[in-house]
Amino acid sequence: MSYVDEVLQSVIEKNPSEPEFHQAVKEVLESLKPVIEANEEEYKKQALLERMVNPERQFKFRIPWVDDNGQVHVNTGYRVQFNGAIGPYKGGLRFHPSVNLGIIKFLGFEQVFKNSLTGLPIGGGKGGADFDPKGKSDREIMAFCQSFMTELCKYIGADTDVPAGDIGVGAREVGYMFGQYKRIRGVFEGVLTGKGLSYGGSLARTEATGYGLLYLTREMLKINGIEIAGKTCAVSGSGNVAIYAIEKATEMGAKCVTCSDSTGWIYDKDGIDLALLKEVKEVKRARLTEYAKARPSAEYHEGKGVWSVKVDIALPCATQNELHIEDAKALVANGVTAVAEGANMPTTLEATKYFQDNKVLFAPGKAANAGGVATSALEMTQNSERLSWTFEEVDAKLQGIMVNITHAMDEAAKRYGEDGNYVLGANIAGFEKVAEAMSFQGIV
Ligand SMILES: NC(=O)C1=CN([C@@H]2O[C@H](COP(=O)(O)OP(=O)(O)OC[C@H]3O[C@@H](n4cnc5c(N)ncnc54)[C@H](O)[C@@H]3O)[C@@H](O)[C@H]2O)C=CC1
Ligand SMILES: O=C(O)CCC(=O)C(=O)O
Repeated sequence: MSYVDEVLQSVIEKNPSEPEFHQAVKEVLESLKPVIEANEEEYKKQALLERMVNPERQFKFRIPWVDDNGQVHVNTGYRVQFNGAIGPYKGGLRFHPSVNLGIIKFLGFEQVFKNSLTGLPIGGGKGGADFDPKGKSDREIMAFCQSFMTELCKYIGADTDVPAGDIGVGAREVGYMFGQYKRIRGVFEGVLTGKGLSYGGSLARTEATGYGLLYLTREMLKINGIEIAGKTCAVSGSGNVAIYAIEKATEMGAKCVTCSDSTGWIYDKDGIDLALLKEVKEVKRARLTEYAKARPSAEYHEGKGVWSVKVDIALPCATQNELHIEDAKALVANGVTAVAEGANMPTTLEATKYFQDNKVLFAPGKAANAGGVATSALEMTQNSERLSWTFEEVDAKLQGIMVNITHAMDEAAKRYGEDGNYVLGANIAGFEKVAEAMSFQGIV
């Protein structure tokens, strides 16, 4: 059995009931085979892969909180500090009922390679809780965030571990958590990113993941001789990533005709009306049925279906494993040219392979959605300097980072004789820096 297969098997045996973590490790390790085989003896002696697939540490804790009726609830919180070889742990917090240790580990593992790809000094971590923010009052959200941070504050700090948002965690939640950290620890420091602008947040962080996705998509298309202007896009999700992906795609001259939430999806033949979508999702925190009611050109459908629409570009921006083999077949049959992942691991392994076999340009999430964490790292830099940059400065740096990532994954794929295989290219480019840093730092 090869070294990669041995490690993969041990991950499955030692981490039972964590299918998403197995999937993420399998995708990365299998595509790293050419690099591992070229250095097998050395890596094996150093147990490099075993160290990479085992988080440096993980915390699991109780979160008691009181609802508006005086009822006490208990949720479970997590923070996984996966790999700190190239910088302080960095990665978001997810509040969603589906959260468990395996989900946080898959996200933390992906984050290690993503953060490396940004070229900035950030290690990989992730956290969250099985708390459902839907339908909660502002006071309940505050109570939960304060209780969560009361425990989390023991393990994080501006130079050790810097969380941010993810699904269910936006500016409101980051604000409540920052306030509680400051109150308990007594320090005003850049311990979280995605902060409000009045207390150390960075301009363009809100837009960064969606904008970054489009900067990378445009560059990937350009490398392959294709223009983004005039193309039609299907977008899934209607949260932070989806909204700003639609905004930037529209600005680039493409037309986004779909979006979705956890209960249904919209097809809008005239292109998504962004002002209306922001009003429904960012201000009212309402369902997409509200969008359809206010927009005559839009159709609302229950369930899933955005991938059945004929488009040139697919941008999955909701959650993991939301694009399956049947969806990939439908997209290919409809002539899709490119798929770029705004969400983390939205495409199943089988669907990814189908796209690659059918010559669809496929940009994996760890490259395509790295703009969010990259801009978080820029927020950390501004906090260290105690200065704030303009929107234009941050956005220009974000564009530069996404263009560099596109070329790094393209170049690594070519170097290993797999031109156009951006999954392999992104994994190898992300791995090389972390592996080198780990080797230099001895057995830790
Ligand atoms: N916010 C950020 O900066 C970054 C987010 N991501 C990833 O992007 C994806 C979306 O995150 P955000 O937009 O920040 O979250 P969000 O909470 O703002 O929005 C999430 C969206 O996905 C939908 N969704 C969530 N769970 C779902 C489910 N089980 N089935 C169907 N739809 C579901 C929600 O309805 C919502 O439209 C996630 O995979 C996240 O990990 C990746 C990089 C950075
Ligand atoms: O901005 C950050 O630190 C985290 C972003 C994130 O959670 C992600 O890249 O998946």
